Amino acid sequence: MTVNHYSPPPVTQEPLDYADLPIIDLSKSPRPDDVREAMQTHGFFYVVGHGLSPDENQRIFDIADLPFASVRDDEKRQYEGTMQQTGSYQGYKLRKYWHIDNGVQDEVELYNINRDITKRQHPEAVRPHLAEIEAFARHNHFNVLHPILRLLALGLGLPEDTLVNIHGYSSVGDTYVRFMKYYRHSTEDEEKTQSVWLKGHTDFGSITILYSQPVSALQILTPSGEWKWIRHIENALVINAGDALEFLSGGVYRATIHRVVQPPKDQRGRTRLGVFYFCMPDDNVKLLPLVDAKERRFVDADAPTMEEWRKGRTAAYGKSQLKKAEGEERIEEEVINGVVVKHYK
Ligand SMILES: O=C(O)CCC(=O)C(=O)O
Ligand SMILES: [Fe+2]
Repeated sequence: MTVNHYSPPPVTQEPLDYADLPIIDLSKSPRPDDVREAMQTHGFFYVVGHGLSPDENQRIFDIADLPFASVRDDEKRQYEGTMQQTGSYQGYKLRKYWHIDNGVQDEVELYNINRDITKRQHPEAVRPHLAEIEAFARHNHFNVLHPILRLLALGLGLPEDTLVNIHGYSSVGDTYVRFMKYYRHSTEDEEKTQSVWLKGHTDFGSITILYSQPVSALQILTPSGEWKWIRHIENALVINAGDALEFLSGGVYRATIHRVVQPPKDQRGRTRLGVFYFCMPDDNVKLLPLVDAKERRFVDADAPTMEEWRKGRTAAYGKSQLKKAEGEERIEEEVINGVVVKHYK
């Protein structure tokens, strides 16, 4: 089936301060120690050798643009998610839903699709492509997520399938495909937010698989407290740990703080299209440390299940009243299920 081709702008020529991240080649039997080291030192790494061809990669970006470019606003509203009421992240999140800073709302649209594509109805333009989207989810689950989880479990000294066993494809849980499109902000809003489009945050789940794309905007907070840009690598994946993996690994693997800012000058004014697979343990998993905890964010008796954590985080994200952290100029906080969650300016 033909789909309009989505053409992103070329990569930026500006000399950005890039993070120097390791590259893990899944086709070359990576060593668990290297993956642990990558996760511990940087919290982010690239994956290549994942088995999706450059053509298949381009095809999924073309499909990813459909929910935004080929669906009218009134139809989008029919398929809007109910994040605040139900804590569920399926369907659209339309623009100006999250508060960023100083009264400025976001300019990003999301369309989230559970890996079980039959869970919800989808807009007309997406329907002919559901089988391909499901195949894409399966590819991510079995050829990317599971191999990485095996390496991460071995890296903790646990049996290889410990994490795989709590990330079932058919279990009850919320692992999903996300398509995401950013639009430009007005000059006035850029000033009010100091050009931050999405504040520094951690993801809720275990790992996030992000398909590298050419518009620079993603930054990670390094251990020394500096923001560094993520460099685009054609057909690579950018992997990071989220809260659930931090909890399960007793803080060995850290949920890394990242944010999205206005792209560099030569890419400004262009839209930015993203493709992701957001992974989380099965809903019923208690997020207790599987190894001796380095650091604890809660006592065992208070550990949330994945379902409780994702619902609490999803309902609050971009909607809750954040409080300035004491003595920390650029950190704001909220409490979710009794656990302090930080957001960074
Ligand atoms: O758009 C990006 O590059 C990152 C988005 C992100 O951090 C998120 O959706 O959680
Ligand atoms: Fe994120």
